[in-house]
Amino acid sequence: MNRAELFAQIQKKSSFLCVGLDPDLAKIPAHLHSEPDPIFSFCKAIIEETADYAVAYKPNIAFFEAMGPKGWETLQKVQEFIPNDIFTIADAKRGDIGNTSKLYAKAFFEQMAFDSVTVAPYMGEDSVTPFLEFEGKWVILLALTSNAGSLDFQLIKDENGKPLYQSVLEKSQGWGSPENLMYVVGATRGELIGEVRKVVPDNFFLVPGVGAQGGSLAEVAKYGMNSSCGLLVNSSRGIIYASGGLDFASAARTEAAKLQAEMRVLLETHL
Ligand SMILES: O=C(O)c1cc(=O)[nH]c(=O)n1[C@@H]1O[C@H](COP(=O)(O)O)[C@@H](O)[C@H]1O
Repeated sequence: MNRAELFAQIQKKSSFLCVGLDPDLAKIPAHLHSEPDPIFSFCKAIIEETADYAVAYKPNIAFFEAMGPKGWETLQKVQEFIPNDIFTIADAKRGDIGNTSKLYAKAFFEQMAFDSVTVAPYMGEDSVTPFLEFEGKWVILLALTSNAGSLDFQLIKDENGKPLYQSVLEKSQGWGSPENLMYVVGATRGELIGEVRKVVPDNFFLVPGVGAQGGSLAEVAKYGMNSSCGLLVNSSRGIIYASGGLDFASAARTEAAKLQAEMRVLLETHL
């Protein structure tokens, strides 16, 4: 899916919601455990109930990998079940020497037909560009993450007072374009989202951290929205575990609808 198509979906649905699929066997409702593939049944029901409100789905690969070989099959089934007009993100946080990155890219873009993959910038240009060589596919590069540990490195300043995350943004601008490069910017970062936006005015941000991590959707829109929206805001646990009972899917729908209603207002206000 290209940038214009993504923005068209955002406008059509009045939503920039990404539903995070982080399915944990220990947390999914008990009645699903007798299904042949409980994780697939769980994700399928969540997708069916939230697709009206979501413009993206982000399966977090860890939750599938943890299931062993069967987890990979489940991941592929989930990717194939997501409707074609919804953007897909393989949240794998990959990145390695060039020939290895190329094979990671093949795994997610060719073996599975994901639109994008999350990539760590730490190993530099030759670890990222192999992902960008796939026509029509996207890299979502970690820039300013939502977790406490982001303070350990990302905010360290160089001799000119420039934080490391800003160097990542500036340097990576030469590797891709707003047509194939997005950035992860945590919802918990408040005003700093505005600093990121100043450096990269046109790129989309994937913004995790609303819901369970407490980030504010209004702040994210205030500091991060651009004229093409430029935001995919993710919520995982806040949606998929809204209820642990028989009504888990309809409860997920309710939570997704709530976020979408807020997003509609924010789009009307800022665009
Ligand atoms: O790349 C990510 O998606 C990511 C980056 C980041 O800075 N923080 C972050 O929470 N994530 C992911 O986003 C999801 C957040 O989940 P919830 O906190 O349950 O909404 C998880 O899958 C995380 O792995």
